[in-house]
Amino acid sequence: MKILLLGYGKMGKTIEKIALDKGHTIVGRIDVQNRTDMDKLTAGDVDVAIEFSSPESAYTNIKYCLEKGWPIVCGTTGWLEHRSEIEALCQEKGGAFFYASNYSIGVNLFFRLNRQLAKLMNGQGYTASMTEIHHIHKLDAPSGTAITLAEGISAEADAIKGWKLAPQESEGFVSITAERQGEVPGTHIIRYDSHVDSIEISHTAHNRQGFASGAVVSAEWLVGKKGVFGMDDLLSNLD
Ligand SMILES: NC(=O)C1=CN([C@@H]2O[C@H](COP(=O)(O)OP(=O)(O)OC[C@H]3O[C@@H](n4cnc5c(N)ncnc54)[C@H](OP(=O)(O)O)[C@@H]3O)[C@@H](O)[C@H]2O)C=CC1
Ligand SMILES: O=C(O)C1=N[C@H](C(=O)O)C[C@H](O)C1
Repeated sequence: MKILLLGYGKMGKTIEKIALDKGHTIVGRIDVQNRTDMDKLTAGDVDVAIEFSSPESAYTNIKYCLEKGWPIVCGTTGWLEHRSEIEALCQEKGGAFFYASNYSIGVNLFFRLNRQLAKLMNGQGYTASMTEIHHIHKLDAPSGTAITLAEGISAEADAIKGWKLAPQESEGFVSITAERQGEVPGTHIIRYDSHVDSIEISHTAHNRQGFASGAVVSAEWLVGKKGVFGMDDLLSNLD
């Protein structure tokens, strides 16, 4: 598979290594300095683009790929106010777009555990809160994964309307505390508190391999398809 890497930072480099080990070819490594290199590539030069850049650049990058006719797997977080526009463009162009706030299989199992726990806790008198911990370079807060987890809780809990970033007032919402520490790859902790006890579940990434390998598998899966997809489509055999 001919892969274009859009964003060649911590994730782009980890993805490159996994993709090369699997026998794929990297046809471009795009960062801020060499964006115009993409203009030289034609539809046939790229089988799939994998986009892990920054919240400010993701929208333009995805649009660029859809207009070129390149299937695109995006992992960048913090740009989702444009999501419906991108999905409409993908349908209009007959393209292929895959998005996940987290590509790790472990986190996607954790998403399911989170929803099951939220269903069990519904109406039991507990307050739900979350802490996400990431490296100090992270640009967005809360993390995309924390937002997906909070959306999972709201979908199952009658009294929860969404999320608020701490220390905002959070009555009726999941309060998310975003901590930035050293080089932490990504930790998410969900907690339910009552006046008698607490229940906690957590996911801790030890490195970026799980995110990167999930992105490469998603790219392999996307090639040849048309439409808007996410991890539930890829992992539907887990149901
Ligand atoms: N969905 C998931 O599973 C995961 C998502 N992420 C998300 O992926 C994104 C990237 O993370 P990470 O690799 O750690 O970040 P880095 O900061 O290490 O890398 C970002 C890269 O994007 C490049 N970039 C910035 N702007 C542009 C642009 N306009 N066009 C092309 N490239 C650009 C940067 O270039 P330069 O170096 O020149 O500034 C850099 O190479 C973040 O949003 C993060 O939250 C991270 C891990 C997992
Ligand atoms: O920026 C990161 O590093 C990560 N970002 C994603 C997010 O915002 O959820 C996924 C992972 O937690 C690492």
